[in-house]
Amino acid sequence: MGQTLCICSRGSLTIDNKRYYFIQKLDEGGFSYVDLLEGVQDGRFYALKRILCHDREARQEAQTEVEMHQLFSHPNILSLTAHTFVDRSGKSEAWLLLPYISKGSLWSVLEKLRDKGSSMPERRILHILHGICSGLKTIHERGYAHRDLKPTNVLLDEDDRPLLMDLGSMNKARIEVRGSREAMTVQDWAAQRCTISYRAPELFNVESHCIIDARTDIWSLGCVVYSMMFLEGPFDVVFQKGDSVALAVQNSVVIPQPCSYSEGLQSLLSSMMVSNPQERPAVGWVLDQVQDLRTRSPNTHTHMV
Ligand SMILES: Nc1ncnc2c1ncn2[C@@H]1O[C@H](COP(=O)(O)OP(=O)(O)OP(=O)(O)O)[C@@H](O)[C@H]1O
Repeated sequence: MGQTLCICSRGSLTIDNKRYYFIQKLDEGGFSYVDLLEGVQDGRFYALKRILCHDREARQEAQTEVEMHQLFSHPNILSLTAHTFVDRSGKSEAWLLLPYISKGSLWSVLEKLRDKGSSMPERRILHILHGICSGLKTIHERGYAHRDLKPTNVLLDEDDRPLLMDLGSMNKARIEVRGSREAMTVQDWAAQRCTISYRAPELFNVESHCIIDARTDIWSLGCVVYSMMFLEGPFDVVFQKGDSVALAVQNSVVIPQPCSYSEGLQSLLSSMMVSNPQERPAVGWVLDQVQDLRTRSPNTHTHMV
C-alpha cells in the first residue's frame, strides 16, 4: 500500500495502480483537505483526506493515523482503502483514501435538524449511540482511546449507521503521569489534539501523579449524546462567549428542562458527564444501558415532535 502514485492529468489521479476522478472538494481545515473522488474501475465514491505535513513530527502523526485505521476492522469504525505519502517541491502530504460516507457528519445532520426547528427522535439517538458505543468498545478493548470524539468525527451512512473517523488523536488508553513535567506534556498534547468543548476535565489540568484512561472518551461521548438531544454541544455557548470551558467542566452538566426525552436517557447522559473520571462508567456498561433503553416500550422512549 502507498507505493504508486501519479497525477495523470487534470482531474484524475492514481493511487496503488487504481485511477480515481476528482469530483469536488468536501472540506478544508487548517492542515488538511478532503476531496470527493470516484474510482474509475469500480465507480465507487471515495473521500481523499490530504494532510499537510510541515515537519517530521506531523508526518509521524499522519503515519500513526494510518496505523490506527489499520488496527481495526469494524462496521462502526471508518476503514482505510489506501494511503500514500506525496513529496512535492519540498512539501510533504499524507493521502488517506477512505470510503465516502454519503450523509456526512453527525454534526451536519444535527445542524439541518436545528435549521428546520426540528429535533432528533429518541429512538434515532439510541440507534446512533448504539453504533458509536460498539465502535468505541472495540477501540477500548484493544487498549486504545479515540481522544477526539465529537459530532464532526462521526459519519452517518444512508442507513444511519455511525462510523467513527479522524483517528489522528488516538493513542494508548492508559497514560501514567509521573511528575509535573509529564503532566504538562500530556496537558499540552491534549490542548492541541482534543477539541476543547468535548475535552474531558482531567485533560485541562493534568495532575502530577495520575492515570489518564479511556474514560476521557466517555466524557466526550456524553457531550455527543447531549448534542443529539439539544442540537448543540453542552459547552458550545461557553466557548462561543469566550468563557472558560476548563472551569465550566468542573460543574455538573445541567440538562435543560422541561426535557421531552425519557428519564432513562437523561440519567444515562448524567452518568457519563461526571467530572471525576473514576465515577464515569466503562463503554460496555453504556452499551448495555442503550440496549436496555432500546428494548423498552417504544412509546416510552420515542420523542415526538
Ligand atoms: N469518508 C468521508 N466521507 C464523507 N465525508 C468525509 C469523509 N472524511 C471526511 N469527511 C468530511 O470532511 C470533514 C473533515 O474530515 P476530518 O475530520 O478527517 O479532517 P480533520 O482535518 O482532521 O478535521 P478536524 O481537525 O476539524 O477534526 C468531516 O467532518 C466530513 O465532513
